[in-house]
Amino acid sequence: MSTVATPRGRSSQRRTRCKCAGGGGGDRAAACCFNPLRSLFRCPGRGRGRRSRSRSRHTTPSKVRDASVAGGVEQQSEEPSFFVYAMPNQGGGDGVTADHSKKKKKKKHSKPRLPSIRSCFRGKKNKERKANAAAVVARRQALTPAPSLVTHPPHSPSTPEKTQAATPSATQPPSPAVTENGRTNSPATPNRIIPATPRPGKHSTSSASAPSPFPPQWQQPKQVEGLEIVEVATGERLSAHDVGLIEMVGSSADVSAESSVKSSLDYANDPPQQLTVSSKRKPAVVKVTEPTRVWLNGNAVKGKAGERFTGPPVAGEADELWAHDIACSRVHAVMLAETSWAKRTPSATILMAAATSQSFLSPAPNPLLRPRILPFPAGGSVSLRGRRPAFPSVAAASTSMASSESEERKETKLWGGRFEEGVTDAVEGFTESISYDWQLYKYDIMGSKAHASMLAAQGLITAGDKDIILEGLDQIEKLIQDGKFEWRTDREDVHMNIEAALIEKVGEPAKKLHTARSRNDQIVTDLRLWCRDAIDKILFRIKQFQVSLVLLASKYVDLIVPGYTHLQRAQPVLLPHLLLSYVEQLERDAGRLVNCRERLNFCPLGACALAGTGLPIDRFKTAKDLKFTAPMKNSIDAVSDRDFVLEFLAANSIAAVHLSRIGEEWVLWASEEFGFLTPSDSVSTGSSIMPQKKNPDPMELVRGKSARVFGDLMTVLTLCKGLPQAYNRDLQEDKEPLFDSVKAVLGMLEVCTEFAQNISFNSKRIQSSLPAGYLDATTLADYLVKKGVPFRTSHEIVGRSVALCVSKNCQLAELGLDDLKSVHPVFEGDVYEYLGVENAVNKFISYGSTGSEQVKKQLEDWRTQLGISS
Ligand SMILES: N/C(=N\CCC[C@H](N)C(=O)O)N[C@@H](CC(=O)O)C(=O)O
Repeated sequence: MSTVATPRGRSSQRRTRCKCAGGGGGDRAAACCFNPLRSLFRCPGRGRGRRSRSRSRHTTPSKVRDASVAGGVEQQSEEPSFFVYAMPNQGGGDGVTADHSKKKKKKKHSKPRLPSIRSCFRGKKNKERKANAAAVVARRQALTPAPSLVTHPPHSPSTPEKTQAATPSATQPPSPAVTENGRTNSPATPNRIIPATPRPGKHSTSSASAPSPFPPQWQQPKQVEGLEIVEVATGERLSAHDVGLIEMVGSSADVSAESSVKSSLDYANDPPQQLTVSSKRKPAVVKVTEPTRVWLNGNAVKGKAGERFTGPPVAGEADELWAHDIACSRVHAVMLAETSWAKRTPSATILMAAATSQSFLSPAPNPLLRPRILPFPAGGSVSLRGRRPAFPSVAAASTSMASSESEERKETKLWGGRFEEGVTDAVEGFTESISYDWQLYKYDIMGSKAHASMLAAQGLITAGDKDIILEGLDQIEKLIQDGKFEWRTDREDVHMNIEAALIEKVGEPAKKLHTARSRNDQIVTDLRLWCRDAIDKILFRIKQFQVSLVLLASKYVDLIVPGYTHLQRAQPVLLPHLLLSYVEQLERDAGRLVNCRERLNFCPLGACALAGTGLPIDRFKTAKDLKFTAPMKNSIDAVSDRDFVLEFLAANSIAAVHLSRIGEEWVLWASEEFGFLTPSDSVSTGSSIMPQKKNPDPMELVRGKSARVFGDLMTVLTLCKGLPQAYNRDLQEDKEPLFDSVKAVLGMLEVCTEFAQNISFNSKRIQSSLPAGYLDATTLADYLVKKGVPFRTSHEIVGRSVALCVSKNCQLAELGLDDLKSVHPVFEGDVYEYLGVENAVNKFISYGSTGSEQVKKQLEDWRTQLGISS
């Protein structure tokens, strides 16, 4: 059965008024005036009469009303501007749309619809004439997979014969819907995070059981597979070409049109709650029967004059680039198919037709593009930051708990005694952290074990209870590692998930674990332990990169390269000297991390909420068991501060600066212009269009990822700056940037290492480039200084010598002694021992310089320090 839809979109999109004559004067005109597609499509406020007459073969507005009624929809008094249909993106469903397009094309468009779009633009100049020239039909690709959809609207103007009865069982949204905070709340979420469960109390928000307190237009719509917007007056749907044109126009010519398409996407991804769908694959349309309200530019536009609604913005999957990418490909394919060349060339036509075929238009969803499930990171590695949380996928197929099951379960929170009702789904989704802090599980369990042992040692729990707790925690850890643990968002975070699971598993003894402990000291203990390990991992990767650099340096001991300042040729340097300069920088990066690790390695556990406890705990024991240096001295400080996170992120940021600079240098050197290094294919990528290209993407991304590392630091700095002392929930936000930064830096180091292992320096090219730039000029100045000439004077003399070379188009070493003497008589025959890059390099003798002896020594030192055997 059909029900009323509540379209929604984004707020605060750009919206301008239609300049149609009807502008706000009548109901239809009002709808038009807030229709951002107005520049493309007929303004109902103006062209209605004519259109209705001229297209009377299509469903009339009254028929559409009938259709809605037939679908069980309570009718609004106003005619709809558009209908929105959802379409499947799999299999047969597409056939409907493809057929439809074909049919339409046959019937009405011997030529593609470009002329009608052109007429839309002409319509800007001549609205009266063009007001009834275009229909609004927007269709978007399915954004998430679903086994099947859907139904066709009863009395659909285009394909009424395909109408299907609604199947209530199929009314579930096909895929995870994303809420405003970016968390998925769909029951279909295919992972082990169990979504919000209905709770007792008046805020229970199960859509099935309790009506939303919001008026329909503000309710969170669910997700559908795709959509069509059908102009009611004509019943016309959009062909692929229409969509393309809308998008092209929207992106290049008409911002409002673009955003309207985006609004449509929002709608597609956050469809009305009461969509009617059937389990049949064909025909593939979901009817949305909110006839007078259309979400445009993030605003619900009511058909009724001037009545508008602005709902909260929605983060839908349509915001994800892959959906837009598919749409753009579709536009492009259609454009290709319609070129006159394609039409004249049978093979091209076939190719293009294939490109625009339904499988292309509605590709099977690629599971890799579904970011909600990420592989469970083995060994406690970190996951993506994000609005899209990294959920453990953990054997979802075998053990996943159906969300419907979980919805039936009602659990009192661990703090349930004080509360009469549960939080709303929105609050639960907004406040949970389990979607990312599950990564702390190993440390949380470690802390709990140390705590339980301490409680037992202090006689606060029995040895038997301790053993049961430890055994239970071991089992839970195993479950997590095996991907069999059920993470629940209604248990908020890693602490409560594990504690609640432990209580479920071992009963009463587990209820004693939280004695003399709070989540405030627990989380910061977990975090310090996590940081400690993360630092160790980064230190290891730094060392790997250093080793690679030293090995590279050892391979090119004698290779002289131009040294640059201001990116202008300056002086010759030995390549190993340059490579070892990176090694030195990395060593300081490591040093900062080591210092940070030392400073953070103090134990907050036992600080409890903020004030400590009146129970006789032994914080020294816990600290020792967890391999902390000592317990933190001040319990308020222990739970308050995240300076260790900041320090870590700052150290990461500085390391990222260094890595980014290496990235930049190697990207430059790999360019045709420099041609100094060649990355192997294994660390290069190609171009989708330019067959000859080989891009050093990994190093570009090393440079690029530094940006997010800096951003992570900035996030936590900003997070912490305004907090009053002791724990504040804001601090929960420290984790994602922390995880993100560590992940990025680890990745950067890994890729740099691999790049270093897979590049070769082009000695010939480098050597042939050396004569340019008078790299030996400064050495010549040193020669004159050795001859007793004051440096300023020698600088002047060499400057004139270079000018002479420029006039003669030669190198300094190519000047005859007479030439040099003509500049200054101080030059003698020994001057040639200083000229030329080899001579110049050999003259460097200062400590740490690029002189061969110095570099050899540096290299040896590093090999020893890094344990590289000869
Ligand atoms: N809610 C709370 N701490 C939550 C800490 C864990 C949180 N997921 C985080 O990551 O910071 N503090 C309570 C005490 C508690 O829940 O243990 C309070 O101070 O009132």
